[in-house]
Amino acid sequence: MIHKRTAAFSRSVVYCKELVRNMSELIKHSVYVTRSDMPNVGIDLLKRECNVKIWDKPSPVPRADFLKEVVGTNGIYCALTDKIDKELLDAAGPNLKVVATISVGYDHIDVHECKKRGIKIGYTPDVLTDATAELTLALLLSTSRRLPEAQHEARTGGWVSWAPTWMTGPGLAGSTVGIVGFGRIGQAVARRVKAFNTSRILYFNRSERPEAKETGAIKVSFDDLLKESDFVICCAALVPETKEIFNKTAFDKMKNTAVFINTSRGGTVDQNALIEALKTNNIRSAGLDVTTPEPLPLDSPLFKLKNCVILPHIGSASIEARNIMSELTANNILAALNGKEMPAELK
Ligand SMILES: O=C(O)[C@H](O)CO
Repeated sequence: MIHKRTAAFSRSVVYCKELVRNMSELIKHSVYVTRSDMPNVGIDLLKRECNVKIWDKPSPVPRADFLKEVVGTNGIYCALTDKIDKELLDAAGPNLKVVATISVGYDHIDVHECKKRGIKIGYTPDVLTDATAELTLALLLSTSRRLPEAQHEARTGGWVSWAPTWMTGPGLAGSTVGIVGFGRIGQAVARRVKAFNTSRILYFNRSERPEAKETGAIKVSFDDLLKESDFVICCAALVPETKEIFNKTAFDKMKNTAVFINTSRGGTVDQNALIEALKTNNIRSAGLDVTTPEPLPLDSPLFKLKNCVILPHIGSASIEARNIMSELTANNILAALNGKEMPAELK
C-alpha cells in the first residue's frame, strides 16, 4: 500500500516538473534569427533565455519565408541584408518588441515605422570601428599602390624585371586626405592616416566634431574637400542627405589624380557616374567595399576596370569584431525583452 502511494507520488512529481518545464517554455520569449551562420557566441546567449528559431541556411532568409517565419515573434535578430519594413512588421504582428541588427548601419530598417509601433531597435556601434577603419586603410593602400594588379602580374608572368615606373601609384605621405562623414569610423580612419605622415586631413560632416582636434582634421565644405583631396574616403552613413552624394558633379570636382574609397554604403555613390569617371580617368582609381547592388553582378563594368579594387563588404569582418557584434545583438534583444536598458539602442 505504502509502496503504491510512493509510486503515485513520484509520478505526480514527475508530472509537475514536466508541467513547470512546459509552462516556462511557453512563457519564454521567442526570437527569430535570419540566417544560420551568425556567430555562436550571441546565439548561445539567446538560447539560454529564449525560444530561438533560426533560418536554416547560411544565406539571407528569402523574403517570402521571412514574412511567414516572423509571425508572432517577440524579437528579430537580423543583418543588413534583411529589409525590415512596414510589410514585415505587419507580418510579425503586435508581439514584436525588438529588432536587433548585427551592424552599425541601419538603412535596411524602417526606423520611423518601428518607433511608431514602440518596437525597439538595437544595433552595433563602436565595436566594429577599429575593424572597419583597418579595412579602410587596407583598401586605400591596395588601391593606391595597386596591390591586386601587382599580385596578378606576379602570378601570371607580367613580372619581367624590376622596372622604375612599373606598378607605381601615389603615396600617402605628404598628401591631403578628405574624409566624408566624421563619426566614429571617420575619426578612426583619420587617426590611422595621420600615422602615414599625411600633410592635411580634411573632413566634411553635418556638424563640427571636437574630436577632430586629436588629428588636426579641418572641417571644410563638400566642394572644397573634393577639390583639394588626393584621397577621398567615404565613411558617411546612408541617409537621404547622403544618397548618391558622389555623383557626376562630385567626381568632376575631384582631382584627376584622386583615389576614391568607399567603406560605408554603395547607395552614397551614383555608380554609373563612378564607372564613367574611372573609364575616362577623370579620377585615378577607386576602392570599394560596398556597391549597388550587393553582391555586385559578375558582369558589372566595375569588374573590368583595372583601376578599381572591389571587396565583398568585409569592413567589419575581423573575427573579434564579428563575435562582439553578435554578443551585442543578443544582449540588445535580451535587455529589450526583459524591460531593461539596451546596451546599444538606436534612439
Ligand atoms: O553597417 C555595418 O555594420 C557594416 O557595413 C557591416 O558590418
